[in-house]
Amino acid sequence: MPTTTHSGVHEPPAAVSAVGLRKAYGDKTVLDGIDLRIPAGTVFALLGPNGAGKTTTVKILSTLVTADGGQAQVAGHDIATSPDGVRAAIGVTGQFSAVDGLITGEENMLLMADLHHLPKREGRRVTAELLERFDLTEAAKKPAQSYSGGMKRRLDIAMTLVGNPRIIFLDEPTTGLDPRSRHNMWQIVRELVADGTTVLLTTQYLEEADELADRVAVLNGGRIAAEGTPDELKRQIPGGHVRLRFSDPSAYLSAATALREVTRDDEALALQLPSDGSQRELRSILDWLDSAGIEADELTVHTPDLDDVFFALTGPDRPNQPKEAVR
Ligand SMILES: Nc1ncnc2c1ncn2[C@@H]1O[C@H](COP(=O)(O)OP(=O)(O)OP(=O)(O)O)[C@@H](O)[C@H]1O
Repeated sequence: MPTTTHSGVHEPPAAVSAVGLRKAYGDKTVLDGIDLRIPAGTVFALLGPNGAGKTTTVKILSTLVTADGGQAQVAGHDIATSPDGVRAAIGVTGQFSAVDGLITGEENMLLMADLHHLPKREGRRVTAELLERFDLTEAAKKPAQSYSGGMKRRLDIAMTLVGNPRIIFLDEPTTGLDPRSRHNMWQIVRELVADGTTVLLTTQYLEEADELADRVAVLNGGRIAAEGTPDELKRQIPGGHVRLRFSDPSAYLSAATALREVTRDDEALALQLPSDGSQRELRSILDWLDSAGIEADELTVHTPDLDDVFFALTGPDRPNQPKEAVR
């Protein structure tokens, strides 16, 4: 993919790039031509409703499933011709967790160290260090099935890090976690990226994408409906408005009659005007209210958030929407 910016300066190398990825199960198209470019050392969020194809994308990029069409490189290795190179460079955690519940957290870690052919002493050192880092030292000798959801996810990530991967795929890392565990997981992701790791995460949570991701792709019905930084996405869609609230019904009614292009909320005595929230627009609204002698009791500015983006792009009447995504 081209990597030259307007100024002619080269962008950082892509840790993951994909062009035209396609996948169908039977006559059901799951991925319908996915393009991705994830610069090294960044967090990229694949956001989408149930059944959008997020896990399928991660499985293809991690060589667990083969694509029917398209190409992808991960850490410079082609997923089709060099799957071993890809596997050596990545760590995958998430819905298909590697944690064995019957053995202890420590044993899970040591098993991973064996799989990576670490010498025994080195395996024990790395295990102790990672268990400590993920706050699992106390629980190390207990069977993993006794761990809470948050502890299992932390163990899963710790196991992934035994191989020292430069690229990590996190498939819905915080689904089902309580708010504290979710925030812990976010902190873990931030620390990984601060160390130079590239993270591709899938999520159904807009807040998570907004918190963590440098770039977000909204996947819907097997296609990328939009891609950009969270701020770019928010700017792309309408949803910004100014809300005026009145306590005096007659002031409300005269404002509602005088203002065109407003949405009325007669119960709350509130009017909503489309606005990009810019200083210029706000000033003109205020000037107009003054000149019309209208005084609102409350004025609030709403700028679009990722929720607006998500709903605008993944609604049930969007094209290519699979039935599953409408549940
Ligand atoms: N092995 C398979 N055989 C048949 N259909 C499959 C298979 N794997 C996935 N699918 C279908 O592909 C579609 C996309 O699934 P995928 O798991 O990639 O979605 P997702 O975006 O990760 O959703 P979720 O958020 O629910 O995990 C779904 O309709 C799913 O039923």
